[in-house]
Amino acid sequence: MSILFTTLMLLIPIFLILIKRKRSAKKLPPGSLGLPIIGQSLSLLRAMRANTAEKWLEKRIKKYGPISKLSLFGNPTVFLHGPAANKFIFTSSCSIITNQQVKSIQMVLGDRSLLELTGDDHKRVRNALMLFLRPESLKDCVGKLEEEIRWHLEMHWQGKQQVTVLPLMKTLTFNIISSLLFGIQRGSQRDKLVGLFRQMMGGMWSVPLNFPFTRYRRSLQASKLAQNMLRQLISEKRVDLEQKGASPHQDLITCLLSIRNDNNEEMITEEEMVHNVLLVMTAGHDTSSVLITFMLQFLSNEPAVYENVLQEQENIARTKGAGTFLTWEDLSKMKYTWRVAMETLRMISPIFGSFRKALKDIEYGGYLIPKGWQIFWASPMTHMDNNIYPEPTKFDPNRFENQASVPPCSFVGFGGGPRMCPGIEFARIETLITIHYLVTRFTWKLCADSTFSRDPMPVPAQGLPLQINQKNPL
Ligand code: HEM
Repeated sequence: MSILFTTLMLLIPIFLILIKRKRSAKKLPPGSLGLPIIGQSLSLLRAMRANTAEKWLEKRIKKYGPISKLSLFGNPTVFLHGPAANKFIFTSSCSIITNQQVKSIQMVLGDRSLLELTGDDHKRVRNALMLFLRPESLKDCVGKLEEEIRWHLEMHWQGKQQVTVLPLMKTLTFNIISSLLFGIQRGSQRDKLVGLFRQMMGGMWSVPLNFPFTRYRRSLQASKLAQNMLRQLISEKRVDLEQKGASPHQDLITCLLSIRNDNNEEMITEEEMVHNVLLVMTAGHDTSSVLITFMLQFLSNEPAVYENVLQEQENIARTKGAGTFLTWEDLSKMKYTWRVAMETLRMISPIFGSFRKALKDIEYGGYLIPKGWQIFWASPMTHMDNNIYPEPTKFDPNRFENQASVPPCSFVGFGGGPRMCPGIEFARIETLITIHYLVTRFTWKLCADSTFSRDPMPVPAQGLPLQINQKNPL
């Protein structure tokens, strides 16, 4: 026994040396990790604010090629570029690559949101959300969504000479999500939740210093209060469902509460409901508001594109009687307008990129991505690739006329694979209806230049102020 033990003790170091040798035989990607902790984070954030992040990445790719190492937000990172790399990141098994969230964001959004879940748990919660976010379910929401948009225009656009688009679109998309997904109608409860959300999101991306009076501390406090409100709302909806015969399809929360296992127990825990409501609010309202805002900017700068959109929307408006709502069929006719949205997302993606984490040593493209390192993908580099999109700086919605001609993993505005955005259809509906009303009811002129910065979402100069005029009804 003791001989066996001694032999084992002698062999272990030899094994460790062999494993280390094997690992170092694979090269780390080129590039530098920069200064400890800081790495290249400040330089990238600065470039994002100055809207030169694409150039920043381009310089890297020219210097090191499509695979390089750097250090971002305190973690050693491998940056991968190109459709093949996107496919590798989006479709690799979750036992090799997992989602990687910054800890400070996890503290705000909770540890049971989709961003934190992996494997079967991710599939279970995502499938539950998709039950409500799939087109078949959303079809019934078109009228309710349109009502929110009409009310918003009456309150904030009609009778005005100038508006600032980005903050207004944030209010609109927040109200749409509150009403459609969470059944929170206009009133003091919604206003309170809006306030908490603004506070929560205002500090979510700030320096994570959890001290009194910091933005991050206020964000955490707001998240806690919002979570309490949501728990109360979930209890009320549970009673509505169990005792008052509410429909499971009423909103996302009733839908989640209605999913039961064989023992008639809820399949989504209350923690998962609360954390995913926070995530959907955050992921859903900022992104869509940015898309609609930049669509208006492109429509101002591209008169031919504007004419095509106007014609498509007026043709639909002419078939409607005064006061009648748009239908699902009307939305399916807005093909050109959706191409404009896709081209807007290609040129100014709300999500610049995101992170994953290597769960094992991975060999990719001849290099080693060590276990525990971050993997970073960025959409603008793919979207501005001359080989995929000729004349990439030209705004041309017709690129998306034949979707099948876009090579796989070359349009990544909504990500890809099992973590692809589950809110695409929701975003499509709210964008199309909002643009329908804006182009058929108003004309506008830009009051600022067309520059933007990233924070980390794109923000147009001065929030995109427009001088507006109301049109006569068709
Ligand atoms: C123009 C609008 C939108 C854009 C551009 C967008 C973009 C994205 C992207 C790129 C991802 C993947 C991130 C990654 O792979 O790391 C994502 C994920 C996600 N999006 Fe969206 N999104 C939009 C609207 C929405 C809406 C309206 C909702 C909700 C109703 C939503 C909910 C989510 C959720 C929950 C995830 C996480 C999915 C998962 O991890 O499985 N998004 N989105």
